[in-house]
Amino acid sequence: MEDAVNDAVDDRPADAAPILVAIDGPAGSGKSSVSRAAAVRLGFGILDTGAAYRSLAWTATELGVDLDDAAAVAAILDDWEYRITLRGEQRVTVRVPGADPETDPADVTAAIRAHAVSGLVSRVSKHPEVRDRLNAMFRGIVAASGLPGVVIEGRDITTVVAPDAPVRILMTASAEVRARRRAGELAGLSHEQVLADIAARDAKDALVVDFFTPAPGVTLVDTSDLDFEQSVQAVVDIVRAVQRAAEES
Ligand SMILES: Nc1ncnc2c1ncn2[C@@H]1O[C@H](COP(=O)(O)OP(=O)(O)O)[C@@H](O)[C@H]1O
Ligand SMILES: Nc1ccn([C@@H]2O[C@H](COP(=O)(O)OP(=O)(O)O)[C@@H](O)[C@H]2O)c(=O)n1
Repeated sequence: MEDAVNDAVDDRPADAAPILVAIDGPAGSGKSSVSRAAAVRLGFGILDTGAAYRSLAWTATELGVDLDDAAAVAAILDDWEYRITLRGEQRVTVRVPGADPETDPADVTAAIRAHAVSGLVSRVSKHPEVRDRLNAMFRGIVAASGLPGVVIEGRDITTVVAPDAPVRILMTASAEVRARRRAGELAGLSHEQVLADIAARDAKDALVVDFFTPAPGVTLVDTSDLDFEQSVQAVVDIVRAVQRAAEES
């Protein structure tokens, strides 16, 4: 079956636009890790859009820019070079305006996962101009990828970035389960702290984008009672079903 999907992918014209799989969801639902594993299984790339918002928050902090100042944060993007790998191990680099060439571009792969950055990122992602410009960047990255397919994951991918994607999924899990998963990653923080932090971040993010309710045509995947492998399989099964339906029509 896996081979059948990969054969279908291989039969596509070399210059065809990538098949898009759009995945949204709140923190800890499994978006990044499940999307990555599903992408590998499908022979697709993976674009983690949250990494760009995290990198922008990191850059603004480095430059001493007020994160709540929409114009100042958007101005960073005038001269910001952002790179992210879509296959293999994730690596994220940014070229910061006016930075020391010795340390530029900066590898921010680890730094953007710091708890401190998670606490700041909603302040840059709330600005509509910043979102518009990053969304244009995401579409450009996918179009230039040269890959047969790309899984794009974030908060507004199914609704704003790729509303016409053939596969659109909202991945959820209960707040309790999401906090437990995150606490497993963040040593030194209690379950209660992690629960409070992700609830606060989701609440701030949800003021800008609704990622709790599936938009029309979006498939809900609740991973609360699924283990990691079952979650990956759920995504792969949805993609395969859509690919089969497209082949038959
Ligand atoms: N279905 C699942 N069952 C168990 N653990 C999971 C599941 N999905 C994700 N995880 C784990 O939960 C943590 C958070 O997942 P992640 O993909 O970072 O979520 P998100 O990108 O939605 O914030 C990771 O450690 C991941 O391995
Ligand atoms: N498409 C997206 C992706 C992320 N984000 C923002 O970026 C932050 C970090 O996203 P993430 O996907 O890395 O977060 P996790 O869900 O992995 O914790 C979110 O809290 C949002 O503020 C967004 O606004 N829109």
